[in-house]
Amino acid sequence: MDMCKMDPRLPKERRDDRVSVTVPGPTLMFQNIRYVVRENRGPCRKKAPERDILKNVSGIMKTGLNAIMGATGSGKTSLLDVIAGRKDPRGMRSGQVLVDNKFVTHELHLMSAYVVQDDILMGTLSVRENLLFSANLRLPRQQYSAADKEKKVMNIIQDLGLEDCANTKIGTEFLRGVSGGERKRCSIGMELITSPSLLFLDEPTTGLDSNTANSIMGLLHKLSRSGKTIIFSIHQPRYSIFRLFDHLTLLHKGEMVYAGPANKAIQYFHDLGYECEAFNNPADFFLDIINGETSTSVPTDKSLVELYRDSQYCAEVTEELTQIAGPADSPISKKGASLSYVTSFFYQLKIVCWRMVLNLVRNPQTSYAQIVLNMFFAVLVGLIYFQMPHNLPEALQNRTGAFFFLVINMVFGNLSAVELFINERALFVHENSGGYYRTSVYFLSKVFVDLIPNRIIPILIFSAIAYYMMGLKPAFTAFLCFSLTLSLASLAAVSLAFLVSATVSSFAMANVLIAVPFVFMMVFGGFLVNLNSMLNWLSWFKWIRVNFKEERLTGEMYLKAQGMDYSAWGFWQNHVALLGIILVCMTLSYIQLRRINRWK
Ligand SMILES: Nc1ncnc2c1ncn2[C@@H]1O[C@H](COP(=O)(O)OP(=O)(O)OP(=O)(O)O)[C@@H](O)[C@H]1O
Repeated sequence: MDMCKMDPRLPKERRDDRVSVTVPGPTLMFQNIRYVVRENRGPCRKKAPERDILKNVSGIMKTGLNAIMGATGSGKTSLLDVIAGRKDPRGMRSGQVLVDNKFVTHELHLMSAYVVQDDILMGTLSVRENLLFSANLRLPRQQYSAADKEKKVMNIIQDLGLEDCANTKIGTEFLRGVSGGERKRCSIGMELITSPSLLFLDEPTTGLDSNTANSIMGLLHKLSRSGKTIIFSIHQPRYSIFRLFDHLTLLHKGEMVYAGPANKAIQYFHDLGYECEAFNNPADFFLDIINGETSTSVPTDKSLVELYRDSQYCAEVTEELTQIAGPADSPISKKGASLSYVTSFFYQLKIVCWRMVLNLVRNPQTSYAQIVLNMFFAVLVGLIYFQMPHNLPEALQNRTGAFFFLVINMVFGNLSAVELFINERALFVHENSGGYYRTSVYFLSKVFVDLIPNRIIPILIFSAIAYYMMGLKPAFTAFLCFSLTLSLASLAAVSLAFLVSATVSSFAMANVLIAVPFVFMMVFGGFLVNLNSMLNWLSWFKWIRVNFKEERLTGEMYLKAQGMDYSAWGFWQNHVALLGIILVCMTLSYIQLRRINRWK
């Protein structure tokens, strides 16, 4: 069977260039796109020169399946990202993107959807729950009731053939979930919730076996027939996938080598003297030509890029673009299109908090570990300092030791907080830039859902066990002061960890960065160094210490010797300082979350 002689086996609607669809979808045009990047050479080196990764590319993509192909590094994903408005606009040197003759604004985000290459889904939720999460946040409540959203989710599950795994969890590194193909379908479903007429997909078949890839592309083909313009980058598709394409763009080093009907590409290269051997996959044949592994029988001095520029296909695109798009030097926005949300702040907060609670309940290892760790250390400190004596010198020495132990436990017991914003960073960036929820909603829900079960409850358990085992003041108010002080000390450490977590994207960096303030807290806590003997210019560090004081007679003597103020204000000023640390670090964490780069 000769794969390169394709026409007899093409679907009926593809024998001419038009795509038979019930409703026409949007037409996307891009003109003279020049996109550059600067490679970061590190802080000490000179600013790197700009490198062109897209060089004046133009094209028109209409309803149907529009494939972007090319060798690795040819600029497929970059082109897809630029036309989808996902690439950092600061790299745009020239060009414009229009959808249905209009410049791209935030409305494009509402009518379009982007399926990323690595499926970014909440692994502890089922397929149905993930789809419902998308429906709840991305469909306006005025137009869709809860029942409507459920129905929409059900329809998508049916359309995507996900009925059998609708209630199966997506899966995490610890939990086996749905298959790769089902995961990809679910990712596509998350975007189809808003019924976008323009769908972008970054390498939808990468990592899938050939049958699953086939079925995903069959699904996209079916969708395109209902009036959607589907644009995707793809590596080397098998023939049964290639034959579904309506339009093909071939890129080589950021330049166009071919852009036209997919079923005319063989003929185009045949006319240039390239012969596709029998049984060769056309997609492989094109990549061989681009990579110079197939020679032409028609000698020419021109490169493939120049030959394309001289071709009838390029002339047609240029003519259509000059007629429709107007002058090519329209202003380029450096900001990108702004996002708007279809749901209110409080509704988003409810939905996002609910998902985080579900995630926590289904993935409770960290919470259990935190509680068990706190109980273990509470019993340990309780046993070591069991019913502390009230006479000197044991009373003083034991209290100093006990409080040092408590502070260390509060600070270092919260190291796990550095993972808070790191392990879901990709999910947050994807959903936030996809218009699911505001940054403030994510920040608040993450903080509440982490603080209560993982920080506050374990500390209360810890305080109750340790306090009464150590035999400190029996008055309940004294216990409350003890718990409050420990909680604030712990929250100050946690908020520092949140700040680090929102600032860096790797655990290794987070661990290095968090060690520094924690060591400072330990050293300047007043237990390891006498504040009276400290250098004056260093003494302000005591305000970033995690401090602890106990109002007993022996304690007062000790505090006096240490140069600590043991008046009522002396007691509360430490709490105010801790509250200050918490508020400043939390605010900075939020600012850092907002500053995370959303561009690709
Ligand atoms: N933000 C960036 N910073 C630096 N270089 C970049 C950036 N984005 C893209 N590039 C470079 O641009 C070139 C094209 O990248 P792109 O990801 O578009 O290629 P691709 O054809 O999709 O490749 P692949 O098939 O391997 O994904 C590559 O050399 C890549 O390293």
